[in-house]
Amino acid sequence: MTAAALTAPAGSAPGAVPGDAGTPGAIEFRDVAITYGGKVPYTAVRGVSLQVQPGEFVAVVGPSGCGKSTLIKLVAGLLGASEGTSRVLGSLRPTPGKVGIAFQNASLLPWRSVLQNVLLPLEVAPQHKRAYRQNPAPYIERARALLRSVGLEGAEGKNAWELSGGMQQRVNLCRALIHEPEILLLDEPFGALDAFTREELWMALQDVWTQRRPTVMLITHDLREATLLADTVYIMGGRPGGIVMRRAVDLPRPRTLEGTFDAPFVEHVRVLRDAIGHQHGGKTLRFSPVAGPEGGA
Ligand SMILES: Nc1ncnc2c1ncn2[C@@H]1O[C@H](COP(=O)(O)OP(=O)(O)OP(=O)(O)O)[C@@H](O)[C@H]1O
Repeated sequence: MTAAALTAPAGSAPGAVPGDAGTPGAIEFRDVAITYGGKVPYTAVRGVSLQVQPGEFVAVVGPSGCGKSTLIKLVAGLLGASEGTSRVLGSLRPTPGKVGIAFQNASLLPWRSVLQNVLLPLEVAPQHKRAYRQNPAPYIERARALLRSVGLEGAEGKNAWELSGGMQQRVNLCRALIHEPEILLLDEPFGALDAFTREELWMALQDVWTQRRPTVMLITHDLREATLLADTVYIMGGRPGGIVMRRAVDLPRPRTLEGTFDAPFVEHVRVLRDAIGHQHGGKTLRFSPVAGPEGGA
C-alpha cells in the first residue's frame, strides 16, 4: 500500500481533511504532494491532508526520510506544493514575519551576546528592520521577557560561545519568537540534548506556548516529547511520505514530567510506538480514521 493510499482511510468522505473543525485553519493542506527537482525528480510526500487550528500544538513524528522536514519547509514558504493546496494563515504563500522557525542546530552567532542573538532577526528581516532601528526599546524589553520566560534571566550579556547546549536552544527558541509569529515551526530542536536538559526544555516550551499561544508544528523522533507537548500527533510514513495516523492527546494541561509516568500518558506513547513499529516491521499499517477508536481522537 502506498503512503497516498494510507492517508485516505477507508470510509472517510472524499476530500475530508483530518483535523478540520469547520473553522479557518492556521495551516491547511489538501492532498499535497512535494516533488524535489533535479536530474531525477523525487517526490518526498504525497496525498497529505491536514488542518491545524490557530493556537493548536501539533507534533509530527515518523521514520527518517518520510518527509517531516519537507512539510515544515512548505509551511515556512521555503518550498511550494507540487500538487494539491497548501494554505498558511489563509494565504497560499505565507506572509513574511508570521512564521518563526527553530532548527536542531541553534546556529547562534558566537561573538554576539545572548540578547543580541535574540534580536538578530529584527535587524535583518525587511518587515521589522525599520521599526526596530527607529525604536529598539520595546523590542529589547520583549527579548528580555522572552529570556526570562525560558529561565535565562541574567544571561543576556553572556556571549553565545559561553552557553551550554541547553542554553543555546533556549536562546534559539526566543529568537524564533522575537517577532511574535503566529506560527512557530520547530524541527527537532531538542534532538541533540541530553535527556534531563531536554525535559527542562519541554517544560520551558510548554510555558512559552501557554503564555503566547502560537500555533506550533513540532517535528520530533521522541514520542514522549510529542505526547507531553502536543494537542495532536501526526504519524508519517511510507515513500513517498504521507500521514498514516492522527491521534489527539486528550491529557489535561498543564502537563508535568511526573505525569509522563501515569498510565494514560504511557498508553498514548504505546499507541504511537506501535504505529511506527508497524512501519519498521514492514507490515501494512491499518490506518485508523480521524475519530477512530484505535488511532485517535
Ligand atoms: N533538497 C532535496 N532534494 C532532493 N531530495 C530531497 C531534498 N530534501 C529532502 N529530500 C528527500 O526527501 C525525503 C524526505 O526528506 P525529509 O528531510 O523531509 O525527511 P524527514 O522525515 O524530515 O527525515 P529525518 O527524520 O531524517 O530528518 C528524503 O528521501 C530526502 O532524501
